[in-house]
Amino acid sequence: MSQRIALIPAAGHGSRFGTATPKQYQLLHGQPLLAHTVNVLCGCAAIDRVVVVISPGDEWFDSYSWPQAKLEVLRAGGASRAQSVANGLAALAADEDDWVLVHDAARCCLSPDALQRLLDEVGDDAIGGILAQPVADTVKQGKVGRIAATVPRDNLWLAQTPQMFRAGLLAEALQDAANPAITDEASAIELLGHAPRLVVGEAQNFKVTWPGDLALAAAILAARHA
Ligand SMILES: Nc1ccn([C@@H]2O[C@H](COP(=O)(O)OP(=O)(O)OP(=O)(O)O)[C@@H](O)[C@H]2O)c(=O)n1
Ligand SMILES: C[C@](O)(CO)[C@H](O)COP(=O)(O)O
Repeated sequence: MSQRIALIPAAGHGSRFGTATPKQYQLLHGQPLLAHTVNVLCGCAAIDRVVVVISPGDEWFDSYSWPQAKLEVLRAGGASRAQSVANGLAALAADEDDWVLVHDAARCCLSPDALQRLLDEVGDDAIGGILAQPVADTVKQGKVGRIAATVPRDNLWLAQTPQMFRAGLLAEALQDAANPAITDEASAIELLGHAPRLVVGEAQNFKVTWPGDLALAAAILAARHA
């Protein structure tokens, strides 16, 4: 019976967030942001293992207690997100048919409903799939300060995570993890010529990236647990 393993890349430095303490360790309602992400994935009965990939030099993780029985930690972070995921995948000792759900530590507001929707809609799909948000705004292209063009938004989606693929296919796709074109797992799978499923995500499942994002995440989590 294949397992479902959540792999959480959490080895980034958060340069756009701009704090000495990386954003995944910024406190939200008294817990590090990463703990909220871990809680959602550990709380899903359909997920068998939750593996966090942190930087080899991470000096924050051990400052907190992580009581979740299914949680594992790997000090295997790499120079890029793709390389952190590839390193973590290599250390998982997963079977080829196991499902690997890669989820950004920085997406701490993922809801159980959206996670379950991904699991249900991907099911046993031959390729796998991702949560994504259809573009609802007009899309402009250009450098800061001046519009260069308006980009047609038909069939445009903003990729989210989790992104779920069989361990064997994902390992094959991430052999090229150093390719700068690989910014998510789906792009690596697409380079193999496959078309992952698109599953509608949710605006709340945004990625904490900029300083102002922390207050938004706090508000979402407060409303969810009110
Ligand atoms: N070498 C890296 C870079 C990123 N990540 C993780 O990948 C997720 C999404 O990446 P991003 O939001 O870009 O995080 P950072 O790389 O930390 O941010 P920045 O690009 O602003 O430095 C985050 O949970 C981050 O911790 C990782 O595990 N290893
Ligand atoms: C994986 C991802 O969250 C999908 O949108 C995104 O590609 C991560 O980008 P980042 O620059 O590594 O945050």
